Amino acid sequence: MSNVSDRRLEVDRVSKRYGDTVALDGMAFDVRAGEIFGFVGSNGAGKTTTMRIILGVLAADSGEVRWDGAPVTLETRSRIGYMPEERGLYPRMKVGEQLEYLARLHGLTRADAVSAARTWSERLGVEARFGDEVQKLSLGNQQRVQLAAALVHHPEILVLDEPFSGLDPVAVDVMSEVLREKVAEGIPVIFSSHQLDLVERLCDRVGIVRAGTMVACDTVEALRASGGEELLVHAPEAPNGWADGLPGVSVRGHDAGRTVLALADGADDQAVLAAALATGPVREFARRRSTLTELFRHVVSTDNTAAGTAVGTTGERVQ
Ligand SMILES: Nc1ncnc2c1ncn2[C@@H]1O[C@H](COP(=O)(O)OP(=O)(O)OP(=O)(O)O)[C@@H](O)[C@H]1O
Repeated sequence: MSNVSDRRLEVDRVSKRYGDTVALDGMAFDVRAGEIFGFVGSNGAGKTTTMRIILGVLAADSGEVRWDGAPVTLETRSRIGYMPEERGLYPRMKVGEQLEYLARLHGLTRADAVSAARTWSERLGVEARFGDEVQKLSLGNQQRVQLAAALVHHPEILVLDEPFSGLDPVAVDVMSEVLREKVAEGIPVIFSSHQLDLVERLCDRVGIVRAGTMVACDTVEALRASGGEELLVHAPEAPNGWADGLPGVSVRGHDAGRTVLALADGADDQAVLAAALATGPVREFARRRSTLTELFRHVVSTDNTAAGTAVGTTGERVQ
């Protein structure tokens, strides 16, 4: 076994078909101990399928998942904390009983299970509902319990399928804090999300999936840098086409005096400013990098014809 901080979860060229649908096509990435990895992609891109294969609830057609250099086994899987997209709580069981039961199922003693169930319900703000049936809780509170269920057996790895969907901002903060804490303990955390602002804020690295394949995978900063630099120019009197022909500059959009320009490496922004000033006053002139959302839209819409269904659109849930 390697040093704890060197451990990694590796998804190595995993492929999976459902009949004629290619769900995963050589999916490959790794998540390191002590890092939060954001898994993003359009609806149907293959995130849930990948997570199910990591968990072993679904078998890959080819490829391998490894933890700390060795293929993931049933025993390893029992040490993963998993939050499935379809959620998996027993609606009629009480919150506390459910958490204790799940902890016992993972091998905790009765006393440890009771204590862990209490600790995590308090930590996630559902201790007041400890004696209530899960089905009587609001969806957001059920989701808090679901995260508690993923954590209650002291997992070594966390795999969370859309843990933030439908949560109020306070719950988002609580959950983010818990994930940061787990990562600080040296646990690798992978979660999928369509909330890209959250992913941008929380993740050490991000993987963008399209049609069952990883198409971009890096730190948020590096991904944004790869989108190049843009210039936003607000020159209210500038006519359409004012920036055409400026060297190294291409126009990405022009609306009501606001123009977004892409700059090639080494392009002279002062020449752009001079051209803008020649049209009249300039109210705003700013260089900026693409946001993760802009980059995402660009990456997932580059090729819509690849395998899989429902890929190539940014999906309504992308914010
Ligand atoms: N049980 C199944 N039977 C047939 N096709 C399936 C099944 N599960 C998933 N698929 C297909 O596999 C592909 C990948 O789906 P998956 O659920 O992994 O995507 P996802 O990225 O999690 O999407 P979303 O963001 O909508 O949750 C899609 O084309 C989907 O229609």
